[in-house]
Amino acid sequence: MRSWVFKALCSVVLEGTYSNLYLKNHLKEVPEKDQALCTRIFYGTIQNYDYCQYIYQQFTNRKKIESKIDVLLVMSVYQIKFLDKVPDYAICNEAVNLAKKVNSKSAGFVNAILHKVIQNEVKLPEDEVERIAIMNSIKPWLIRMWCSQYGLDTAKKIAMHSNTTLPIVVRRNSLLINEENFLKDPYIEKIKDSELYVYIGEQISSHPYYVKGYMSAQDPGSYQIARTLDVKCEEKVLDVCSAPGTKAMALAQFMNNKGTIDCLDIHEHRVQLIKKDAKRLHVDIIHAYCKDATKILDLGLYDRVLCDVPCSGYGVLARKPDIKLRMKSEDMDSLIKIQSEILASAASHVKENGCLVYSTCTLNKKENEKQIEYFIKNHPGFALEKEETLFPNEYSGGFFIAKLVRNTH
Ligand SMILES: C[S@@+](CC[C@H](N)C(=O)[O-])C[C@H]1O[C@@H](n2cnc3c(N)ncnc32)[C@H](O)[C@@H]1O
Repeated sequence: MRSWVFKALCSVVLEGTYSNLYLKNHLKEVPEKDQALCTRIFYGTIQNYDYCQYIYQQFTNRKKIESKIDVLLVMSVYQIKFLDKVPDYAICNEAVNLAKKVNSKSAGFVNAILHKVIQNEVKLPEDEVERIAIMNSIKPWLIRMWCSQYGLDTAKKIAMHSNTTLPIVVRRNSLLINEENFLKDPYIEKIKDSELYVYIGEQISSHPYYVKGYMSAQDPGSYQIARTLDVKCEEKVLDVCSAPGTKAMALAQFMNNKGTIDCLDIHEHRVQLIKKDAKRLHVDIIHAYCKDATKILDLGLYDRVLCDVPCSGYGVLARKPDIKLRMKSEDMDSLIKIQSEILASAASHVKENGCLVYSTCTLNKKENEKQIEYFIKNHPGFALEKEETLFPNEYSGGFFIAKLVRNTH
């Protein structure tokens, strides 16, 4: 079982495979009784990578550690520090056996380091920012950015949230099932004061409700973005960065499957995801096309346009822990130009009195408030109706929504 997790982590950490895709394609190789523990070690290690690496590095002066041995040590430290049920000596023995397969010379090193990890306390950095960063496995430059934009307390809360395990929140397909029947399933629980539910079963994609198109996973923040568009039946809607189509499918439900939703995405394989999901949910009003949203010239005007741009994703680290592994300070603002081009292009397709929603799943004012400030300065025909940063909570990641209305053409 641990050799499966080790291989899975090497694939994600060293080869850049997406963790959710790896799990979807390979978890079935593990006996069903071990799947929950494997998933926990797999995601837990990714979420806490920097912290576990920092711990074992306190006990070695070696500058260069073979990359697979690093993954093995991090995965073992995670289990020692975060799992109660597995005895430390068993974790150590398994790690030594796996190390022998990588490189027989490293087995003694792995054994010695893990014993020191078991026997010694962790020394955390004195500096508060460095400490928050290490404890939550987030790069210090991101904590510093959050501190300067949102203040220390909020930065700390966002960082801590990134290490939580969020429930699988689902949207009911109101086109196919009413609430009374939906709630008959023992794995579905209603979230109080919300239109959404929590799914408490195993792999959602194999649940009959999912297969029949009765439910889809959707973060409450993402759902709120779709709600903000305030679509009506028979309207014409454009979603310029649409794949995999989560928000577009919610819009189709709100429109009672009446009207038109044109969905664009730059990647053909992702356009196929939109088409496939529309079919699963029995939605007919979605038309998906492969198009670059910065160059949409041949489309007419729409009642409502959604511009859910590609972003740094710093709001959704709990659901997408891979971002933590790969984030680089030089990438932080790399999408700002394309976001602003997509927004300008999307805006030209909003009819008079029509509505434009700009959204991200990140917490970075340069991709959020600053983009809207810049847009309004250059597009006096649009007025800002509302703007909101959704900070992460027990059900949701962090998102940003701005709703604009076109006054003149
Ligand atoms: C945040 S995701 C969209 C999520 C989607 N709205 C949903 O709710 O499922 C951003 C999407 O923008 C797409 N994208 C990136 N650059 C684009 C461009 N120039 N034109 C159109 N789509 C683009 C990406 O392929 C990605 O699918």
